[in-house]
Amino acid sequence: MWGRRVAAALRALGPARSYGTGRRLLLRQLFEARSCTYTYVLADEASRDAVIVDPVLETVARDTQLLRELGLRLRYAVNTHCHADHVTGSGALRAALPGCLSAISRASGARADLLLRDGDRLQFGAFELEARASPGHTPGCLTLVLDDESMAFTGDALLIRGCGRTDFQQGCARTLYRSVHERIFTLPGSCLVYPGHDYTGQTVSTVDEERRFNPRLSLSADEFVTLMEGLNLPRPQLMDVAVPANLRCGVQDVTA
Ligand SMILES: N[C@@H](CCC(=O)N[C@@H](CSS)C(=O)NCC(=O)O)C(=O)O
Repeated sequence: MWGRRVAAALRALGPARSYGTGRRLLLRQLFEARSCTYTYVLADEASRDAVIVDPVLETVARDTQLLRELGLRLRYAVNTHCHADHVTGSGALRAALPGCLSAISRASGARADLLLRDGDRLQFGAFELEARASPGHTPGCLTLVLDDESMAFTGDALLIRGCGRTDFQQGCARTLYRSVHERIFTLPGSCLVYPGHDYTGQTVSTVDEERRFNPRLSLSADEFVTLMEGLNLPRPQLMDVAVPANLRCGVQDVTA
């Protein structure tokens, strides 16, 4: 059963396709208040096929209810990286919703149905999300880019007027700087940036705004590295629970 689903999903990770202009994307930005995490639901309005990005275990019931109410069929529960501050809901969603596959980067070292590489694509109806490697916060970070480059889900690589920390989980400030400049700031200026967290009440930005106003990533690479090495942030409270759980998709009995 799972073998057939994974094989079908892998077939969908093919080359980019061009689609007609009549398609319509449904997007919901959802918030988990304890960890200030954003979860995103994207769906093709016509086929009702959906993807969820960075679900949180505590809000799985909310998210499954929303999916049910909107009549969406969840194809993928994808994590942008192995989170250190909350337990992912991807394993619980996969268990609750037959047909849903969990996904994360191969470079994360975590288990999931699909282990994504740079350039892989997740298809949902008439849309695709491209997985772009954007390491630095962690080695396995992905930015998920919609096929027309109108929006990017940056996880913790790029936050609004900020970025993910680089002081644990093999983080590297110089790598993060390169990722953001080469893999995100090269997107069109109008591309909407949807981050994995926000601690200041903001919801969305654009590539152009972040290129110009991001106080960290508008610095030179050397200035950025110095700044990141001096942040001295407290450890996430749930780190010792979250990282081991997220290496197993957030659940004990994951077989993938
Ligand atoms: N206080 C929170 C953790 C806050 C934190 O460290 N956030 C991370 C992303 S989650 S690992 C981060 O990269 N922050 C960047 C920054 O500049 O703050 C908790 O205890 O969970």
